[in-house]
Order: sequence, then C-alpha cells, then structure tokens
Amino acid sequence: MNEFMNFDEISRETWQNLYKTSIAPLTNKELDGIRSLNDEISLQDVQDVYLPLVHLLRLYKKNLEDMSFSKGLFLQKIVKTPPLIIGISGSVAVGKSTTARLVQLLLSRAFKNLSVELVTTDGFLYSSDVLKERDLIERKGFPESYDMERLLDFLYRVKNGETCEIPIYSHEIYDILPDKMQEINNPDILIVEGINVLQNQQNQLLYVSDFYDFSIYVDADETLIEKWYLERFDSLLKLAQKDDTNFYHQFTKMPFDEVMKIARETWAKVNRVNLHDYIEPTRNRAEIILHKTDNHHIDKIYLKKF
Ligand SMILES: Nc1ncnc2c1ncn2[C@@H]1O[C@H](COP(=O)(O)OP(=O)(O)OP(=O)(O)O)[C@@H](O)[C@H]1O
Ligand SMILES: CC(C)(CO)[C@@H](O)C(=O)NCCC(=O)O
Repeated sequence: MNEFMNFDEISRETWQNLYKTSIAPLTNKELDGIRSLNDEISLQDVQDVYLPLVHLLRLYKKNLEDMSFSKGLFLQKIVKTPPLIIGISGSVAVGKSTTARLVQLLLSRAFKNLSVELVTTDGFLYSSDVLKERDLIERKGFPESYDMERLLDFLYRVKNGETCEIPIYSHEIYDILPDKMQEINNPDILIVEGINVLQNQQNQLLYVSDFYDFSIYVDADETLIEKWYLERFDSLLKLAQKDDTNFYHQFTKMPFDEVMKIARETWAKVNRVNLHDYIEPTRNRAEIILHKTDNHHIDKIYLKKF
C-alpha cells in the first residue's frame, strides 16, 4: 500500500498560491529573533509556505470553536472551547524546533489577543541518572526513554484549562535541568514539538495523539538529515569551546576527525535507528507533511485528504 495514498501531494508553487497576500508578515529582524544555529530560514519561506499553513490552522481553530459551541447546544450548557494543540514531529535534527518557533511567532501575529505557547517533549525525557539506572543511556530518544504517562497527563491538564509546570531539557548539559521548570499557563494555543509527538504507548486508556487538533511532520531525505545533524554538532562544539560546563566541551579537547567520527556513529547507531524504527512509521499520522530538500528548502507539502 502506498503510504501517501491518503494525502494530496501539493507542490510549493501550487501551495504558495493558495493563500496570496502582499502584506509582509514579518521583518528580517523579527525572523532573526527566532533563528537558531545554522538557520537559513527566509522571508520567502514565510510568505510561500508558512502563511498558507497559518491560514489552514485558522480553519482548524474555527472548526474547534464551532464544535464546542454545537456540543454546548446539545448538552444545554456552556462548553468552553479547549486550547488548540498542534503537534510537530520528525527526525532528530530535521528542524522541528525551528519550524515550531516560526509557527508560534506567526500564530501570535495572526491571533493578537490569544496566547500561543511552545513546549518540547525533550522535557519528558527521564534524567540521565534515571536513564543510567535503567541502562537506557544509549537509548536516549527511543520511546522507553520518555515518561509518556507524564506527557499524557500534561496534555490532558492543558486541554482541561489547568496551569502546569513541566521539566526543561538542556542540550548544553545533555540532561534535564535540575532546578528549573517551564510554566504553561492555560494557553489558547499550545505547540508541542518532539520526535515522539505522534507515538502512542501501548496499554493506555488515552492516546497522546487524541489531544492534537492538528499535526505536522517535518520530513527530508535521510542523508540530508545526517548532514544537518553533523553540521549542528559542529556548531555546538564551537559554542562549547569556552564553557567547561557544556556537555560538548569534552569533545573540543579531542582531534576534530575523532570527534566527527563519534558524531557519525551517534547518528548511525542511535538517531538513524530511532528514525527508522519509531519516528518515520508515525509520518502518515500527521495532518500535513512538510518535505524539505537541500538547504532546508520546502519543495512539497502533503495534506491529508480525510
Ligand atoms: N529552515 C531552516 N533553514 C536552515 N537551517 C535550519 C532550518 N531549520 C533547521 N535548521 C538547522 O538544522 C539543524 C536542526 O534544526 P533543529 O534544532 O530545529 O532540529 P530539531 O528537529 O528540533 O532537532 P532535535 O530533535 O535534535 O531538537 C539546526 O542546526 C538548525 O539551525
Ligand atoms: C534529545 C533528543 C533525544 C531529541 O531532541 C536528541 O537530540 C538526542 O540527544 N539524541 C541522543 C543521541 C545524540 O546525542 O544525538
């Protein structure tokens, strides 16, 4: 069976004409504010790809509001519209966090009076101490390395309008921060980004995916993702050069070739295996797939038909 048979394949050229506007949504300076290491995201991408996407998200938001209103009529009571939850998934280093930050910024623009919050599921990884204790340190990112029950409970509480605190993962210390939490205060829209966003745990009464009103899978050829992973690794090394509290500092003392060999092995033995076995199999659960080519250029969009 063709994995994409339930999707319309839309070229960038077609997609960019679905929602045309002459109003520049952002300035270059604003875009700079959300760029991370090596980002080359451009105003042209915002105009061509992300504006139609935000327009589509408006429709899903309206749909959620209409449904809550109709449910209220049926139940003869006021039913508050729950927050819209958007999931963003894809491989390690494919550019999920960059996409998520951009969608957050554009949605805050589109809905000026609404709060739009962003979390990453990295915060639900077990701490390194727990991973070591369970002999899972080599399995970071695999389903068993996350506290999925805690993630599920968090999503439930957000949908229920509660204020929550969640742990924060730091790439710099390569662990959960011991003494800092992120507060999520009853947002109107929540973006949840992470490799496991579309994964469901077995034997659960509730599924994580039940909580998403819209989901995005960021996709690219595996050889490109490996290249982006290695480039990011190199950038992280440069950042860690003068900071001995940084996890990557240890590598700055080693010959460069040796370090890049470690990075290639980590990709091959950990992140690539995870992509094949657990991440890519969730791709066709997404509502939309953003397909990237060289230089993170989005060339195709797949939108679920039904
Ligand atoms: N649109 C883009 N244009 C150029 N570079 C990008 C773009 N998106 C991401 N990148 C680069 O690709 C690398 C991976 O991006 P990012 O950190 O967003 O990935 P991620 O999927 O969130 O990874 P992880 O799961 O490891 O947190 C980074 O070096 C980033 O700068
Ligand atoms: C934190 C995750 C799992 C996901 O963001 C990933 O970036 C990671 O650390 N993977 C483990 C292997 C590695 O160091 O790349």
